[in-house]
Amino acid sequence: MNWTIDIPGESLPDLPPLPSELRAALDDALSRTALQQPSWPDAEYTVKVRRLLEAVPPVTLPDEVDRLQKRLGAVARGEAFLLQGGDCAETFVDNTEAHLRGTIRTLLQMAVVLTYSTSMPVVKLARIAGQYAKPRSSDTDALGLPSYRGDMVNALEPDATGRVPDPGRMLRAYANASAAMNLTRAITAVSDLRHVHEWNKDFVANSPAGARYERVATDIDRSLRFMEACGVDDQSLHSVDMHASHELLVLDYERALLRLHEGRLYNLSAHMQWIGERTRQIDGAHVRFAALTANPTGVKLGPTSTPQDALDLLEILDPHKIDGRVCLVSRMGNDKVREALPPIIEAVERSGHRVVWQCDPMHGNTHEAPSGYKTRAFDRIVDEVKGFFEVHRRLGTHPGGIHVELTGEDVTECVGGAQEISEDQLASRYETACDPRLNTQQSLELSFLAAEMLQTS
Ligand SMILES: O=C[C@H](O)[C@H](O)COP(=O)(O)O
Ligand SMILES: C=C(OP(=O)(O)O)C(=O)O
Repeated sequence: MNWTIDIPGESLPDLPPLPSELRAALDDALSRTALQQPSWPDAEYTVKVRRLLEAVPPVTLPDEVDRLQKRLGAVARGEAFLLQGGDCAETFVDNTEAHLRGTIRTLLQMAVVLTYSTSMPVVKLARIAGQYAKPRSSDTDALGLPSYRGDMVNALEPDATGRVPDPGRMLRAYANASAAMNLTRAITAVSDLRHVHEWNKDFVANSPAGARYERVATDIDRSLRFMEACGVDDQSLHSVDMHASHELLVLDYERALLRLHEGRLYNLSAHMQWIGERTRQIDGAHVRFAALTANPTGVKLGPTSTPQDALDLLEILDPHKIDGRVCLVSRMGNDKVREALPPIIEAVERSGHRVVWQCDPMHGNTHEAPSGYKTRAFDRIVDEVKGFFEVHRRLGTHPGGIHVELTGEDVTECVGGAQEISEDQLASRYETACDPRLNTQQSLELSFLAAEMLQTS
């Protein structure tokens, strides 16, 4: 499908210029090497798309970004826990009420379990409303076609024409992101803690491993009834805040959603942005771009990351040492996290930067099944989280949160878990546009297991 629409040059408004210092810094950031960018075929049209997006209402608001920043500060100080999750790659076709509700509901269910087990506020951050671009290991796929780079860039269908990057897709990505954010706000404004807990009770009743989690569920039940009996009827029991995040990747999209507010530059395509393992070069465009924004920023750290990498990144991204401004997201693999993470934590702690330490147990644990499907083993995912908690317990630091690729649908993409999904079953509901996600049951199981680990640590 061709997403190109006519954008007459004269319809584009003149926007207020950025203050000259900021303009120069942004120009400098954007002039640097940016890896993983689409080769848009039509530069002139790409500029028109950008200019159109520069004038649209933002997806998020500066006050919301600031609120999230404060909450992440609490996580960095060990006073809260961060739960981040959602699709590996959102798609236009799945931008439906049912799909979004599924993701939100799963995150809320996980959050209840984690709130109870940590006795801390859980900051809820979805990979939603903009996770439309993917970095790839190779420029071509198994068929020799240009790789799929997310719906913001090209088509998932293996077709040579559809795989040509289309800048018009950035407009559709914006429209979908805005609609998704709108629905997320509406759903979470009326999300009642008791309903969320009822869903968890259903999970415990129906999961093959339910008996194991019954105690935590019963304890939560008792706490809720106690609060009710005491007449606690706080607004926070009847609505929640869900923030939106995605990978800061396609710079033509991200720069078009920058907005100046009270002298600060905000990336209002999301509340929180993260820089991926493949684009976190210290002198690269992504790091320098993120440094100019007021948004909290995550950076993925793979198994070969060094303490010096982390320190260099923090010097650029967190020069004023703001609590929780940066989330360092380790994604090292269950077999490496116990050795590779401690020296990084020690160096960062010595530096005086207070970061959010987050574990992404997905990206270091991917393998290919004999059938050719990319998959991840539930046990390895759990083990990486366990290793992450162990390391922090040993060092006396706060394991700030987890970052998980998940869906609220009953897919078969990761193997194992209480449902014992086997490699032979992957084909039955393998629906991800890129990497394998935990399904609802596996996600809840992970939160109950993490709860157990946190209670014994
Ligand atoms: O989600 C992360 C990356 O985009 C993904 O792991 C890349 O997958 P690939 O190695 O198949 O390109
Ligand atoms: C691309 C991602 O991760 P990483 O950069 O860690 O590979 C991701 O989280 O979607």
